[in-house]
Amino acid sequence: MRSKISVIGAGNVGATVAQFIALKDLGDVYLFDVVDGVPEGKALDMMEGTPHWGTDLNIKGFTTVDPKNYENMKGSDVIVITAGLARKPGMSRDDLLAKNIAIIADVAKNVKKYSPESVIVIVSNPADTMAYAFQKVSGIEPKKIIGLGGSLDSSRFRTFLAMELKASVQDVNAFVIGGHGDDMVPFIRYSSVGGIPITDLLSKEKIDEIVKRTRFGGGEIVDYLKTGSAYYAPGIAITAMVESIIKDRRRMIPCAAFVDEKTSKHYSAQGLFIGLPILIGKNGVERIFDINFTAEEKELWNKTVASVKGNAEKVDQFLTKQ
Ligand SMILES: NC(=O)C1=CN([C@@H]2O[C@H](COP(=O)(O)OP(=O)(O)OC[C@H]3O[C@@H](n4cnc5c(N)ncnc54)[C@H](O)[C@@H]3O)[C@@H](O)[C@H]2O)C=CC1
Ligand SMILES: O=C([O-])CC(=O)C(=O)O
Repeated sequence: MRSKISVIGAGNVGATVAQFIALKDLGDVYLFDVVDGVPEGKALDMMEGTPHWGTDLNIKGFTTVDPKNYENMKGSDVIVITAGLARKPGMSRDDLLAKNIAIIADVAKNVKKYSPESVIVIVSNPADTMAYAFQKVSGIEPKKIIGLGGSLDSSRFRTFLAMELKASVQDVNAFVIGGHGDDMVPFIRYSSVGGIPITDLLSKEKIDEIVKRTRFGGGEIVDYLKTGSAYYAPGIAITAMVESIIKDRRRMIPCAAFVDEKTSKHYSAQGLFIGLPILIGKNGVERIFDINFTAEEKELWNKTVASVKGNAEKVDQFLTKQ
């Protein structure tokens, strides 16, 4: 049987993910958006390209002006949530929190109602915080919820390292953990090119420059585009996560996962969703790897945890007022 992937929000990121899923023939795509006509039109437009793509999948669009249309997400293997506002120059991702939380709460109620068994990928920003809010409102098992961050941030980190070394990006192994914000932690000590540590290949100044560029990689694109934020790299970063879920590949893709009591013994972030080195498979988060931090890494880690925790407290306040 074909897999079913629902994408909520048919804007730049949602439509790009839908295309990439179709190109990779991962399953049928169901697009949802609150704007009448947009999901239907984009889905039909993509569907009409399938003869050239060589795929027999179905791509369907539904407006959620009538929330009953959310019923069409029933039985989804994966639901990707991209609904919400994107930032503009001068804004941080956290500036989106107040507006996007209301949207995520609404989507969460509908997912709970129609497809609570699905694995959920949260993209709307700030993504760690929206994953936290989504879990609180939907009550869905936390390990089935994964927030985008590290998949994209690591992709940017690897790209910048490859560009600097003029090496194939295929041979660059590097990842980013922590919150998907300015305090994210590109993990230098485990970054290598064909197994050679980057600290043997690049000066400290150069590495610091690349780390900084990675941290502000989203903002760099916002400053270029001016009208919104990145969607091609996010689109493929999400598609890699969806593929690992659908095909149960158990790829190590760092992303925001729930920190339970046991995981918190290592990561000191109990109850939060934050970027960790995780294996992604058919059940969502299949495993979390522990990293033994040095004192310097621990300091960076504590800083990103504090930012994510501050945002989670804002979600708690919002939800108590509901
Ligand atoms: N976590 C990450 O790494 C990334 C997160 N993002 C975030 O993803 C979100 C979407 O970004 P874009 O697609 O570029 O924005 P966009 O503005 O192009 O699309 C957002 C879509 O959401 C729809 N929408 C708004 N409220 C809705 C609701 N209640 N129900 C259904 N649909 C609704 C809008 O009509 C619009 O079509 C933003 O919050 C952005 O910050 C974007 C890139 C990467
Ligand atoms: O920068 C943004 O607002 C969108 C995003 O999360 C990214 O591209 O990393």
